[in-house]
Amino acid sequence: MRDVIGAATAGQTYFRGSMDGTVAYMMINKIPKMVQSRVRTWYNYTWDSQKMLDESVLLEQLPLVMRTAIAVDINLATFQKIDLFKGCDNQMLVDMLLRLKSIVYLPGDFVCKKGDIGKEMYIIKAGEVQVIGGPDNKIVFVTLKAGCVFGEISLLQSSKDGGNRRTANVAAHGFANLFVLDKKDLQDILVHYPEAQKVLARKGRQLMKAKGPAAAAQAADKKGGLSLFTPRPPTPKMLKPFGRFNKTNFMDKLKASSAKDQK
Ligand SMILES: Nc1ncnc2c1ncn2[C@@H]1O[C@@H]2COP(=O)(O)O[C@H]2[C@H]1O
Repeated sequence: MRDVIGAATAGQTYFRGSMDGTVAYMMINKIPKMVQSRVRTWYNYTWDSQKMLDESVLLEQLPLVMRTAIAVDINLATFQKIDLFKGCDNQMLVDMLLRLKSIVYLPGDFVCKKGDIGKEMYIIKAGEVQVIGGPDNKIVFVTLKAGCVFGEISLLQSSKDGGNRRTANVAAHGFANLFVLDKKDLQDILVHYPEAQKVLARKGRQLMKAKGPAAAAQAADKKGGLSLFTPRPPTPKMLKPFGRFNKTNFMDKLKASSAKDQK
């Protein structure tokens, strides 16, 4: 019992020290009051909701076998329900769980901006995000809730023709606790699961059709003629036959796009 109370007090002391240090740093550097207030809100919400600032710091100290047991117990069931991962090897899901980082976004924060290069995908742990667009981002295309994945389209496309760019703006609707999976980590994992690679490549193409620029332009039409995406111009007929010779393997594309992003 004394150990538990001791750990809680140590955690609280660390949180206080970290917040006070950051506040002092912001004051010395004359950071605008608005930003300072958001940083304070982030600290307080993060502490209140999870009683620690960064759980990965804590879990990394554990032996792999224990980290795996904890990750499986807390999150595997959620991952197995995610459509994108259906048909993927369970072991691959566990590998993913071990690489996840947890992050809190404040109400209104942009998680993705349309046109940016996608380097991470997200799974909503708690809260909601909205896919938004139009003038002043006033149009809500869809609200995504706990257990939904987003940011996957630009990760599963190649950088060719800008396929690795975010297809939409996504902002936190209220506080949102997200899991983040890095593109590089996804690549490292997929090397070991060629079947899952194929499944994800196929799903990536389907998602692009279902949620990508063409689908969104249609949705925008329905919502009042405002377009979230600029549709890509069609390939001129004369060039279409050459597209067929361009079937590079999914991992090569993913690696090439990542190498390009990192330059
Ligand atoms: N119509 C939609 N329905 C659900 N999610 C969407 C829709 N359009 C875009 N998104 C998500 O918004 C994300 C923006 O970044 P990405 O293009 O990487 O991936 C995109 C999708 O995950």
